[in-house]
Amino acid sequence: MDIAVLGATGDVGRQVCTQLIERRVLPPTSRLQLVGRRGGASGRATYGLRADLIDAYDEHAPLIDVALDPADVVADVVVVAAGMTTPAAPGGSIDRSQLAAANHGVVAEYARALAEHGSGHEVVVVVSNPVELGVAVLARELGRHRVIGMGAWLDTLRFRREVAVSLGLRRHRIGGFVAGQHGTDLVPLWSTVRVSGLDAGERRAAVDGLRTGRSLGTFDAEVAAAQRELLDLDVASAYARVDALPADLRAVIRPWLTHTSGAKTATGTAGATVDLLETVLDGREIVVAGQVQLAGEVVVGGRRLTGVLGAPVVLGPDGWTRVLLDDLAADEAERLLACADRIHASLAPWEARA
Ligand SMILES: NC(=O)c1ccc[n+]([C@@H]2O[C@H](COP(=O)([O-])OP(=O)(O)OC[C@H]3O[C@@H](n4cnc5c(N)ncnc54)[C@H](O)[C@@H]3O)[C@@H](O)[C@H]2O)c1
Repeated sequence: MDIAVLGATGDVGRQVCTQLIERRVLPPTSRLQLVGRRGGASGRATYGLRADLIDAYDEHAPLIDVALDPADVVADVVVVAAGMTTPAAPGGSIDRSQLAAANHGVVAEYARALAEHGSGHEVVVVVSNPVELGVAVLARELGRHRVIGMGAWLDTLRFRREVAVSLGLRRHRIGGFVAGQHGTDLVPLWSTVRVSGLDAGERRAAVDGLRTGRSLGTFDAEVAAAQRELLDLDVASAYARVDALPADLRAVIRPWLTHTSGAKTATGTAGATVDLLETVLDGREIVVAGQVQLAGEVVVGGRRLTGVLGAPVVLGPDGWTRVLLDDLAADEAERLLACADRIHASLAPWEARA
């Protein structure tokens, strides 16, 4: 299996390439295609990145080549990590509609090229933000089951880690998923949390202890209040303050602080992306979470969901198959429906465009 990384020289793209090789997800007989933009700074740097990766990993590196034209992208799995991101500085933010305006053209160009020149079987993992827009654009061109956004898996890993920290455990002992929109509009599905070694009663007690009576009805207000408070603190005090927040809020606020600290979240983002790539390449079907284009196959709160939404899905070598959103708690269903509406509204201006 071969992998192409669009935006390979960016912070996330470079980490994806490095981790793919470090974690030996790609054997030496596979091909890693580094995709940059002809004429842009990434055009020259893509050749340099190829040389640097071979320098570092010659013993077990896959075959590495460079493509600078969307028509030349050839791979079984394509990672979309090209495009602009929000400024990585305190208070530095552009809203998602500005990010959409900047990145729609980039994603649409590759979507058209893959539809025209691709094999018809590529699986595409979308990293570029807004993830939901990337999924919508690519799913329309390639078919919805071949396209998955990795934001919900990253949010899921963050949520599991924060739950694990609160329980004094390591992340691998925690199950459970995050749904919704990537970023501050996520939906932590507390009802899906599992803790290895605990039976149902013990788990309920543990989860109730972590939630301390809070419901998701106040989540947005809590996120906004935490962000306001942290902006007034120096970064060390801000991280200390984050540690005192409830686990689900920490899953949102800690990465936000990390991005605005200037460090960005490239390593964690790439780690979650490579998890999904490993799953696709593995050949087995595994439940992950991802942003996918729904077509009415799931009913939440009596409503058939359509449009892009982050959800637990079964992912395999040909893309995602089933969505698993059964038996949500009332506050989860309510927040998920509101979130679906917000995504729908944010994507509406782009629906008519190619
Ligand atoms: N989904 C997530 O969880 C998540 C997390 C972090 C970042 N992101 C998103 O991933 C994207 C990349 O983030 P980053 O921090 O690596 O940004 P970055 O600015 O470091 O890198 C972006 C790269 O894309 C390249 N690029 C731009 N247009 C291109 C084109 N047409 N063809 C090929 N390459 C092109 C740039 O040259 C640059 O190398 C952003 O949209 C960001 O918001 C998503």
